[in-house]
Amino acid sequence: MFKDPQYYVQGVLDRNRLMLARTITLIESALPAHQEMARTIIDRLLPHTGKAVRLGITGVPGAGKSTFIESFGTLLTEMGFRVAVLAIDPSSTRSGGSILGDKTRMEKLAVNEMAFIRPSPSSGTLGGVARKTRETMLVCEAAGFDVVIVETVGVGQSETTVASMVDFFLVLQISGAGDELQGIKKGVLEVADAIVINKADGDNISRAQMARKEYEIALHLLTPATPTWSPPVLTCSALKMTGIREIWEMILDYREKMTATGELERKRRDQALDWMWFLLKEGLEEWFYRNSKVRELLPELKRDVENGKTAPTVAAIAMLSLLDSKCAI
Ligand SMILES: Nc1nc2c(ncn2[C@@H]2O[C@H](COP(=O)(O)OP(=O)(O)OP(=O)(O)O)[C@@H](O)[C@H]2O)c(=O)[nH]1
Repeated sequence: MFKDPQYYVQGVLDRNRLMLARTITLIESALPAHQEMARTIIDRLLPHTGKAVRLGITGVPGAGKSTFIESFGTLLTEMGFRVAVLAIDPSSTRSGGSILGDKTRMEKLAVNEMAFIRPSPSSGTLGGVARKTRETMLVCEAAGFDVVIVETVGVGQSETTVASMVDFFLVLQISGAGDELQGIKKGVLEVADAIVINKADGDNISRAQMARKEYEIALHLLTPATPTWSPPVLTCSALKMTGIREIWEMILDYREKMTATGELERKRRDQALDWMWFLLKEGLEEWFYRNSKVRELLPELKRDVENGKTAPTVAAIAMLSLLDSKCAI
């Protein structure tokens, strides 16, 4: 590690890929010294962030996320945009989060000068992985990437986590036999800014059109998050590269409308504030559990509450009051 954080800051601003990768490694590191360094770097980079289109993508396994991001990302680079692809996958089932695993998933994009692919940090809770991805997103923006794609496989709460850090959240689906809506979680529909039915090619075209109608009806039943935007349903073929440009145009349309009403800026401001509160709560919790007196008394109080000897309110207050003590930590 270099001692001077400015070395990383300048490297990122100079769009030096090696320095970008090293900065992300600091962000992902569990060492307190690295984390402190990463915080300083991010703080200095902050004025250079915010210009990218932040795009979240989710989809069930088999929906064709890699193929889609490969096609979509390649199209964007052909249009002259620089594209960063980050992943949130707390389960890290995919090749242990190794770079090689992700590079082979998107072969063309991986060797594209205009693109940068970074797999999910290989371990940690969803909150921890999300923090690292969010900070990595800011660093990528400072490094001049025009579009940052955050991808998730959609385990647990990861879709809502990704939706809370991007401007636009795209849900990739495929048409199956019968009830199209079976595979989709209701919470995902609620945070979707658009649904895209992939694999609309060959024999599958009419099925994809039928799926599209079903999703349109389902979305129609939900109240949109804003009157400015009703989430549309599109079809595409990531493999045949059809319908991909229309998806980019839709995202631009969204940006234009949401910028005009000031909602995009507000959304980002709210996301930043929510993020601060999240970090604060996480920090407080960590601080609480690190407290030696808490650690000592917690098992006993837990037992007492379980056995009905102490009221939950009394136990909670007793533990919180331990934090007041000067020799608490
Ligand atoms: N016919 C057709 N097949 C596709 C299309 N997109 C992806 N596929 C195929 O679907 C399979 C799964 O695609 P992947 O891109 O690996 O997608 P995924 O299952 O979401 O996988 P991950 O991105 O690794 O999570 C592969 O065999 C692809 O070739 C498409 O538009 N049309």
